[in-house]
Amino acid sequence: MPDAPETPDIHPVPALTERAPAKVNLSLRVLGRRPDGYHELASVVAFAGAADRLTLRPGPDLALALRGPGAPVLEADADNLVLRAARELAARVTGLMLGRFTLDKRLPVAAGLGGGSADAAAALRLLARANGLAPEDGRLFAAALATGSDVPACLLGRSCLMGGRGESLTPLALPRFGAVLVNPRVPIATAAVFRALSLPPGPIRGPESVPPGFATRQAALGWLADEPNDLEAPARGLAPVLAQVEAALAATPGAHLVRMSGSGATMFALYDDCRAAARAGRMVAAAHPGWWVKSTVLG
Ligand SMILES: C[C@@](CO)(OP(=O)(O)O)[C@H](O)COP(=O)(O)OP(=O)(O)OC[C@H]1O[C@@H](n2ccc(N)nc2=O)[C@H](O)[C@@H]1O
Ligand SMILES: Nc1ncnc2c1ncn2[C@@H]1O[C@H](COP(=O)(O)OP(=O)(O)O)[C@@H](O)[C@H]1O
Repeated sequence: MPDAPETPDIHPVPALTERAPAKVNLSLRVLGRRPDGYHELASVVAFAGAADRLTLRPGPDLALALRGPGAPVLEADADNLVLRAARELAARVTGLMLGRFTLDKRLPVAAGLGGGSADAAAALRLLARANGLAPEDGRLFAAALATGSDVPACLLGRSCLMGGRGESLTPLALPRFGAVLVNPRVPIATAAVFRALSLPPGPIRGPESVPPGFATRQAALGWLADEPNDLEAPARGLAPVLAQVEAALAATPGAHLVRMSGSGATMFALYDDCRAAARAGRMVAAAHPGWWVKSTVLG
């Protein structure tokens, strides 16, 4: 049989791909409400192995296509954080080459894992690669912060202490943990949780304790035990199922710390290694087939 004729390559520019890892707030203190309405935070942030995946085929037009298990709950419209981040960078870089993005959406949406922020940061990294911008180019950071408070940390992409509303980032040594992330498939809007906190504008207090950087898992767990997530109480009011999620994670062997990430409703537990996390993840998934359960690595 003769060979099929070759399809001409109508996209000669190679596609670029970036992972967009889930952000986990291991601790989150709210230090006050600022005059601009945002809350001043002090949060130890880590990144998980669990991730969305974003591809860019560089070109003059800006477009987005969605696929993957999370695609049905999202719109590929102008409000999508991938496109917002691209527009923010285009507003700062004359003649920026854009392109067609494809987002493989795997992380739950409105879940406290910063999935949209991770996608936005991945979009900025891809555009930087396509345009030869250095990762430390200040326009990337500015575009990130203009897109959302969590985007600068996602652009940094490594464990850090996050301050301000998300603009102050100090890299932080953190040992590796196994982790299980559990979302009960109850989306929570970040703004609603901050509203439920009902903090009046006023003076910003200083952090009670500044993390020193952690050489061992024991040192990290010791410090984190005294540094909770201040958004957990208001989130529990909005999503009472969090009590069940906490109980399910706490019942798994080897769970060190059970806590909510960001404004929820994803909760996580930390383990000594990935095997313990995988075993725990299987337990929770079997008991709660309707929940999103992911065992992963963190740090
Ligand atoms: C709470 C955190 C913790 O990492 O994560 P998530 O729960 O969203 O993942 C973040 O601060 C969320 O960052 P992000 O989701 O980018 O928030 P933004 O789009 O900037 O703001 C959404 C809304 O949340 C409130 N907001 C956000 C951040 C902040 N420091 N103070 C606030 O008061 C504001 O009401 C704002 O209108
Ligand atoms: N690419 C995206 N992925 C997820 N959410 C997005 C995206 N683009 C826009 N959004 C919107 O951003 C909001 C926050 O989403 P997300 O980042 O998943 O929340 P969280 O930070 O709480 O995990 C949602 O209301 C969602 O509709």
